[in-house]
Amino acid sequence: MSDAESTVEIDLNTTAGKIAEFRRRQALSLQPSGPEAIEKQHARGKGTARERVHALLDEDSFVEFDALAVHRTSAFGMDRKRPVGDGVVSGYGTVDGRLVAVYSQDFTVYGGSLSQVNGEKIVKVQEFALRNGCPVVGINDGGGARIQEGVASLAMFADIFRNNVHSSGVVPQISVIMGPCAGGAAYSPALTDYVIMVDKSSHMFITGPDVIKTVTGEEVDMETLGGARQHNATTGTATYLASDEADAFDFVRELLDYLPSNNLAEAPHLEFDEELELNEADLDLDTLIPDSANQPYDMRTVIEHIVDDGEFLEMQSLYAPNVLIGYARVEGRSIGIVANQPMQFAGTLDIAASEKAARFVRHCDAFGLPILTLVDVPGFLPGKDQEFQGIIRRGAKLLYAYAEATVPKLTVITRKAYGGAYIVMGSKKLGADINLAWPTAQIGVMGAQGAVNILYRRDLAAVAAEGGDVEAKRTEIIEGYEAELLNPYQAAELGYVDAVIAPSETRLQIVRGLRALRDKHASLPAKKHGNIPL
Ligand SMILES: CC(=O)SCCNC(=O)CCNC(=O)[C@H](O)C(C)(C)COP(=O)(O)OP(=O)(O)OC[C@H]1O[C@@H](n2cnc3c(N)ncnc32)[C@H](O)[C@@H]1OP(=O)(O)O
Repeated sequence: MSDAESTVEIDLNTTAGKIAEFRRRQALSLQPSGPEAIEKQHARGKGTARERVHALLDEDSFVEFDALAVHRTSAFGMDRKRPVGDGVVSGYGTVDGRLVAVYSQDFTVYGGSLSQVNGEKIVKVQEFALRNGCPVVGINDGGGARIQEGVASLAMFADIFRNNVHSSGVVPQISVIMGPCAGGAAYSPALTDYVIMVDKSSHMFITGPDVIKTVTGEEVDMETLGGARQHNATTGTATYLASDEADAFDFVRELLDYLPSNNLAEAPHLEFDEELELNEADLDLDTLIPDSANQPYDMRTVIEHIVDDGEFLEMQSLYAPNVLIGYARVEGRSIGIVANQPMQFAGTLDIAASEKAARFVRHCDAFGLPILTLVDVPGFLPGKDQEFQGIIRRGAKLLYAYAEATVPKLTVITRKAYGGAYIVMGSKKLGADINLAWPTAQIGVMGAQGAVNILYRRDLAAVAAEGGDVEAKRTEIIEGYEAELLNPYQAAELGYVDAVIAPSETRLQIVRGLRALRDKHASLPAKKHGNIPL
């Protein structure tokens, strides 16, 4: 007998009785595990599945699906415990008045594990989102496949993964991790666009500490193995490290505000009166770049001077900080920004940065958001480690992403743009629409030191052989190289930058450029799909 069928004296032959029975079942669905289980969840600093749905959505907007669903398993005496709702709260509601589909795993019911029935509930939400063109937010707090249901549960995961893939690039998919997310279950969030993890209370891993110890002998605790910090800073799986559950939902709501509901819709357009005159703040940029090319500056300052109210919602801020990615608005319209960060590893591109930026570029392209690229990159990170880990194959992802993207692409070179890294960072011939460079730009095959060592090795050796001043000669050649090649003018002469502009003009140029590109239409050759290096 299920919990919903438990004995209550209700006369089902009357309308009043039928309504009372409905109310009884409804009440059970609101608290399927009882107050103790809820207290236990709260004691861990965690909300219940239902509280979380309400915390995410606009007040009173939640409409629930399948509240009365119960599992169908009888193995292991499971038929004696059939909690109403079967461990997931699902349905739809609104965030800032916009439709959002949601599901939230209930850890108090069989550890939030995925059964055939609750898997079907999640699939229903995914399909609702796909049909109605709205984002899906999945709140994960569960032990993965429900062990008692065996392959029936595994098969549901396959359904969910397939839906994740089919929804990718059609509706935004956001995963919020608020507890365990173990084993194959972790692959659903991994297939979604964004993964928000709550510090200390969320964990993701494919094999847990016990299995690792048994198989390899390694000892590792849950937090080190798959805690929120690890996935934000080391693995790059997570997008945002939330300090608590409220912070996680604030981030999700803010993120949704920048995104369209689906690939055919436009992102929300906020009213913003853009001032088309140079202002004091614009002029600050004229003094931002240090005289020495080796001195860093904060690329965030450039971003803040270009976008509305200086607001930049950064994604993956703890991972590969040598490249910045995130959303902002210009004239009230969402854009994606990719920017080298000279404050971190001099802004070089390594594997992590390339993959981080590539996925972001593809996301913006899928959802029609223009991409602004800010370039100050001395090249790809040299080293055996990077080469052995496949920087050729993995760095190529960023090239692929930029070349494939058909949304408006604007690029501003603020300082260094060397070699392959110049090409990859939204260069003209890779398909950018508007390319601008500051007078401080240095566009070339490589920096002066490297170039001089290669081109003038014999000359320098000859000076040394004659007992001359090698360093003075080197400085002289470097200065010549810098004057001739490390500037924006060769690129401007060849049309590879459309204009050299004063830094202070950047905001105005970006505003005008985005206006001009608003109706851009471009398409790629027809194909089933490309084959991005993975
Ligand atoms: C495709 C895939 O998903 S493969 C992955 C399969 N899943 C796993 O390997 C994870 C198995 N579960 C675990 O490792 C742990 O339960 C954790 C890490 C999720 C949670 O650990 P704890 O916080 O200590 O909670 P605990 O282990 O007590 O679990 C809470 C309850 O959920 C139940 N539960 C947890 N995971 C599952 C599961 N996968 N299937 C069925 N019940 C489960 C537990 O039996 C327990 O039930 P009880 O309260 O009736 O005793």
